[in-house]
Amino acid sequence: MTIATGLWDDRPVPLIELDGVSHAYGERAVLRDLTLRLEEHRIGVVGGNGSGKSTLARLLNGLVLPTAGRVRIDGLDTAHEGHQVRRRVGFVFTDPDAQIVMPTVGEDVAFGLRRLPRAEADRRSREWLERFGLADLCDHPAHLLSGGQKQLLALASVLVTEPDLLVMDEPTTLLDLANARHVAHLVAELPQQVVMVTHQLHLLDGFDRVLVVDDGRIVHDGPPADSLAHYEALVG
Ligand SMILES: Nc1ncnc2c1ncn2[C@@H]1O[C@H](COP(=O)(O)OP(=O)(O)OP(=O)(O)O)[C@@H](O)[C@H]1O
Repeated sequence: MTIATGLWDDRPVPLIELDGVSHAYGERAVLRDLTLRLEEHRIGVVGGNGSGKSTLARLLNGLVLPTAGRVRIDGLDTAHEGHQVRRRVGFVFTDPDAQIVMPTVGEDVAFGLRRLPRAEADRRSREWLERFGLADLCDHPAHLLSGGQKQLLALASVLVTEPDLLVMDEPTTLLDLANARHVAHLVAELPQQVVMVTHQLHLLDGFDRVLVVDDGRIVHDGPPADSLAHYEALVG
Protein backbone atom coordinates (compact mmCIF):
# COMPACT_ATOMS: atom_id res chain seq x y z
CA MET A 1 0.00 0.00 0.00
CA THR A 2 1.21 3.52 -0.74
CA ILE A 3 0.13 6.61 1.15
CA ALA A 4 -0.14 9.79 -0.90
CA THR A 5 0.17 12.75 1.42
CA GLY A 6 -0.37 15.57 -1.05
CA LEU A 7 2.80 17.21 0.26
CA TRP A 8 6.32 17.24 -1.14
CA ASP A 9 5.57 17.23 -4.90
CA ASP A 10 2.83 14.65 -4.32
CA ARG A 11 5.48 11.98 -4.13
CA PRO A 12 3.97 8.92 -2.46
CA VAL A 13 5.56 7.84 0.79
CA PRO A 14 6.24 4.14 1.24
CA LEU A 15 4.59 2.47 4.21
CA ILE A 16 7.12 0.83 6.52
CA GLU A 17 5.68 -1.96 8.66
CA LEU A 18 7.40 -3.91 11.41
CA ASP A 19 5.32 -6.68 12.82
CA GLY A 20 6.58 -8.43 15.98
CA VAL A 21 10.19 -7.92 14.89
CA SER A 22 13.07 -9.22 16.95
CA HIS A 23 16.70 -9.55 16.01
CA ALA A 24 19.54 -11.42 17.67
CA TYR A 25 23.17 -11.71 16.65
CA GLY A 26 23.79 -15.29 17.74
CA GLU A 27 22.62 -15.49 21.34
CA ARG A 28 22.57 -11.73 21.78
CA ALA A 29 19.07 -10.20 21.53
CA VAL A 30 19.41 -6.71 20.05
CA LEU A 31 15.84 -5.79 19.00
CA ARG A 32 12.85 -7.02 20.97
CA ASP A 33 9.38 -7.49 19.54
CA LEU A 34 8.95 -4.21 17.66
CA THR A 35 5.64 -3.43 16.02
CA LEU A 36 5.63 -0.16 14.11
CA ARG A 37 3.92 1.54 11.21
CA LEU A 38 5.92 4.41 9.77
CA GLU A 39 4.29 6.56 7.13
CA GLU A 40 5.68 10.02 7.82
CA HIS A 41 8.15 11.88 5.61
CA ARG A 42 10.82 12.50 8.20
CA ILE A 43 11.50 9.91 10.88
CA GLY A 44 14.40 10.19 13.31
CA VAL A 45 15.90 7.44 15.45
CA VAL A 46 17.91 8.27 18.59
CA GLY A 47 19.27 6.25 21.49
CA GLY A 48 22.43 5.32 23.34
CA ASN A 49 25.38 3.44 21.87
CA GLY A 50 24.55 -0.19 21.28
CA SER A 51 20.81 0.31 21.81
CA GLY A 52 19.98 -1.24 18.40
CA LYS A 53 19.50 1.79 16.10
CA SER A 54 21.78 0.62 13.28
CA THR A 55 20.24 -2.82 13.40
CA LEU A 56 16.79 -1.25 13.13
CA ALA A 57 17.95 0.88 10.16
CA ARG A 58 19.48 -2.14 8.42
CA LEU A 59 16.25 -4.08 8.76
CA LEU A 60 14.57 -1.53 6.50
CA ASN A 61 16.45 -2.50 3.35
CA GLY A 62 16.92 -6.17 4.19
CA LEU A 63 20.60 -5.81 5.00
CA VAL A 64 19.68 -7.42 8.32
CA LEU A 65 16.76 -9.86 8.42
CA PRO A 66 14.55 -10.26 11.48
CA THR A 67 15.07 -13.43 13.50
CA ALA A 68 11.34 -13.20 14.32
CA GLY A 69 8.51 -11.18 12.79
CA ARG A 70 8.24 -9.40 9.45
CA VAL A 71 9.47 -6.14 7.92
CA ARG A 72 7.56 -4.85 4.91
CA ILE A 73 8.13 -1.80 2.73
CA ASP A 74 4.97 -1.01 0.79
CA GLY A 75 3.95 -4.61 1.30
CA LEU A 76 7.29 -6.02 0.07
CA ASP A 77 8.72 -8.46 2.60
CA THR A 78 12.44 -7.77 3.13
CA ALA A 79 13.09 -11.47 3.75
CA HIS A 80 11.57 -12.68 0.48
CA GLU A 81 11.61 -9.65 -1.81
CA GLY A 82 14.94 -8.13 -0.81
CA HIS A 83 15.97 -7.25 -4.33
CA GLN A 84 12.81 -5.23 -4.97
CA VAL A 85 13.08 -3.63 -1.52
CA ARG A 86 16.65 -2.48 -2.20
CA ARG A 87 15.59 -0.89 -5.48
CA ARG A 88 13.28 1.36 -3.47
CA VAL A 89 15.31 1.87 -0.32
CA GLY A 90 18.63 3.73 -0.47
CA PHE A 91 20.97 3.22 2.47
CA VAL A 92 23.71 5.59 3.61
CA PHE A 93 26.24 4.05 5.99
CA THR A 94 28.14 5.83 8.75
CA ASP A 95 31.39 4.66 7.19
CA PRO A 96 31.49 5.82 3.56
CA ASP A 97 34.27 3.36 2.76
CA ALA A 98 31.62 0.66 3.19
CA GLN A 99 29.79 1.88 0.12
CA ILE A 100 32.24 3.55 -2.24
CA VAL A 101 32.71 0.92 -4.92
CA MET A 102 34.35 2.58 -7.92
CA PRO A 103 37.82 4.06 -8.48
CA THR A 104 36.87 7.64 -9.31
CA VAL A 105 34.32 10.05 -7.88
CA GLY A 106 32.44 10.33 -11.19
CA GLU A 107 32.35 6.56 -11.75
CA ASP A 108 31.12 5.98 -8.22
CA VAL A 109 28.15 8.33 -8.62
CA ALA A 110 27.34 6.82 -12.02
CA PHE A 111 27.57 3.21 -10.76
CA GLY A 112 23.93 3.01 -9.65
CA LEU A 113 22.81 4.37 -13.04
CA ARG A 114 24.62 1.82 -15.20
CA ARG A 115 21.36 0.52 -16.65
CA LEU A 116 20.33 3.96 -17.91
CA PRO A 117 21.31 5.36 -21.32
CA ARG A 118 24.75 6.93 -21.09
CA ALA A 119 23.63 10.53 -21.71
CA GLU A 120 20.94 10.34 -19.03
CA ALA A 121 23.34 8.74 -16.54
CA ASP A 122 25.94 11.45 -17.24
CA ARG A 123 23.37 14.22 -16.81
CA ARG A 124 22.10 12.89 -13.48
CA SER A 125 25.60 12.16 -12.16
CA ARG A 126 26.75 15.68 -12.99
CA GLU A 127 23.70 17.20 -11.34
CA TRP A 128 24.32 15.36 -8.05
CA LEU A 129 28.06 15.98 -8.07
CA GLU A 130 27.31 19.68 -8.42
CA ARG A 131 24.75 19.66 -5.61
CA PHE A 132 27.36 18.16 -3.31
CA GLY A 133 30.20 20.43 -4.45
CA LEU A 134 32.08 17.46 -5.92
CA ALA A 135 31.93 18.32 -9.63
CA ASP A 136 35.55 19.51 -9.73
CA LEU A 137 36.63 16.18 -8.25
CA CYS A 138 34.88 14.04 -10.87
CA ASP A 139 38.09 12.34 -12.06
CA HIS A 140 39.68 12.23 -8.62
CA PRO A 141 40.40 8.81 -7.04
CA ALA A 142 37.54 8.21 -4.60
CA HIS A 143 39.77 6.59 -1.98
CA LEU A 144 41.93 9.74 -1.82
CA LEU A 145 39.06 12.00 -0.78
CA SER A 146 38.93 13.33 2.78
CA GLY A 147 36.57 11.53 5.19
CA GLY A 148 33.97 14.28 4.85
CA GLN A 149 34.20 14.32 1.05
CA LYS A 150 33.75 10.54 1.04
CA GLN A 151 30.64 10.94 3.16
CA LEU A 152 29.26 13.46 0.65
CA LEU A 153 30.12 11.12 -2.23
CA ALA A 154 28.39 8.19 -0.53
CA LEU A 155 25.28 10.33 -0.11
CA ALA A 156 25.36 11.58 -3.70
CA SER A 157 25.83 8.02 -5.02
CA VAL A 158 22.68 6.89 -3.23
CA LEU A 159 20.55 9.95 -4.00
CA VAL A 160 21.38 9.84 -7.70
CA THR A 161 19.37 6.59 -7.91
CA GLU A 162 16.30 8.48 -6.58
CA PRO A 163 15.16 5.92 -4.00
CA ASP A 164 11.63 6.23 -2.56
CA LEU A 165 12.96 5.82 0.97
CA LEU A 166 16.35 7.00 2.16
CA VAL A 167 17.71 5.36 5.31
CA MET A 168 20.69 7.17 6.80
CA ASP A 169 22.79 5.77 9.61
CA GLU A 170 24.65 8.71 11.18
CA PRO A 171 25.39 10.31 7.80
CA THR A 172 27.17 13.45 9.02
CA THR A 173 29.66 12.20 11.62
CA LEU A 174 32.70 13.01 9.47
CA LEU A 175 31.47 16.36 8.15
CA ASP A 176 32.64 19.79 9.22
CA LEU A 177 30.05 22.31 10.37
CA ALA A 178 29.52 23.82 6.90
CA ASN A 179 29.09 20.45 5.19
CA ALA A 180 26.88 19.10 7.99
CA ARG A 181 24.62 22.13 7.49
CA HIS A 182 24.70 21.65 3.73
CA VAL A 183 23.64 18.01 4.10
CA ALA A 184 20.92 18.90 6.63
CA HIS A 185 19.59 21.47 4.18
CA LEU A 186 19.70 19.01 1.25
CA VAL A 187 17.93 16.35 3.29
CA ALA A 188 15.26 18.85 4.34
CA GLU A 189 14.55 19.57 0.67
CA LEU A 190 14.36 15.95 -0.50
CA PRO A 191 10.96 14.80 -1.71
CA GLN A 192 11.64 11.28 -0.43
CA GLN A 193 10.78 9.66 2.85
CA VAL A 194 13.83 9.73 5.14
CA VAL A 195 14.66 7.62 8.17
CA MET A 196 17.73 9.04 9.92
CA VAL A 197 19.66 7.55 12.81
CA THR A 198 21.74 10.25 14.48
CA HIS A 199 23.44 11.42 17.65
CA GLN A 200 23.36 14.99 16.27
CA LEU A 201 19.95 15.89 17.58
CA HIS A 202 19.66 19.27 15.80
CA LEU A 203 19.47 17.32 12.50
CA LEU A 204 16.00 16.23 13.58
CA ASP A 205 14.56 19.75 13.75
CA GLY A 206 11.42 19.78 11.65
CA PHE A 207 11.13 15.99 11.57
CA ASP A 208 7.64 14.51 11.88
CA ARG A 209 8.41 11.72 14.29
CA VAL A 210 11.35 10.58 16.42
CA LEU A 211 11.75 7.09 17.88
CA VAL A 212 13.81 6.65 21.04
CA VAL A 213 15.50 3.24 21.24
CA ASP A 214 16.78 1.74 24.46
CA ASP A 215 18.01 -1.81 24.88
CA GLY A 216 16.29 -3.00 21.71
CA ARG A 217 12.89 -1.45 22.45
CA ILE A 218 11.13 1.71 21.31
CA VAL A 219 10.74 3.49 24.65
CA HIS A 220 9.30 6.69 23.22
CA ASP A 221 7.72 7.66 19.93
CA GLY A 222 6.53 11.19 19.20
CA PRO A 223 7.32 14.63 17.79
CA PRO A 224 11.00 15.68 18.03
CA ALA A 225 10.73 17.96 21.09
CA ASP A 226 8.88 15.29 23.10
CA SER A 227 11.15 12.47 22.08
CA LEU A 228 14.36 14.41 22.59
CA ALA A 229 13.21 15.48 26.09
CA HIS A 230 12.48 11.82 26.83
CA TYR A 231 15.90 10.80 25.51
CA GLU A 232 17.64 13.43 27.61
CA ALA A 233 15.78 12.27 30.72
CA LEU A 234 16.78 8.70 29.90
CA VAL A 235 20.49 9.49 29.73
CA GLY A 236 19.95 11.80 32.69
N1 LIG B 1 27.24 -7.94 13.11
C1 LIG B 1 27.11 -8.01 14.45
N2 LIG B 1 27.44 -9.14 15.11
C2 LIG B 1 27.31 -9.23 16.44
N3 LIG B 1 26.85 -8.24 17.23
C3 LIG B 1 26.52 -7.09 16.63
C4 LIG B 1 26.63 -6.92 15.21
N4 LIG B 1 26.21 -5.67 14.91
C5 LIG B 1 25.86 -5.08 16.07
N5 LIG B 1 26.05 -5.95 17.11
C6 LIG B 1 25.72 -5.68 18.52
O1 LIG B 1 24.36 -5.35 18.57
C7 LIG B 1 24.14 -4.29 19.51
C8 LIG B 1 23.38 -3.16 18.83
O2 LIG B 1 24.22 -2.62 17.82
P1 LIG B 1 23.74 -1.43 16.88
O3 LIG B 1 24.89 -1.15 15.98
O4 LIG B 1 22.44 -1.75 16.29
O5 LIG B 1 23.57 -0.25 17.95
P2 LIG B 1 23.49 1.33 17.76
O6 LIG B 1 22.37 1.79 18.62
O7 LIG B 1 23.43 1.68 16.32
O8 LIG B 1 24.86 1.81 18.37
P3 LIG B 1 25.79 3.11 18.09
O9 LIG B 1 25.03 4.32 18.51
O10 LIG B 1 26.97 2.85 18.96
O11 LIG B 1 26.13 3.09 16.61
C9 LIG B 1 25.51 -3.90 20.03
O12 LIG B 1 25.68 -4.51 21.29
C10 LIG B 1 26.46 -4.47 19.03
O13 LIG B 1 27.68 -4.84 19.64
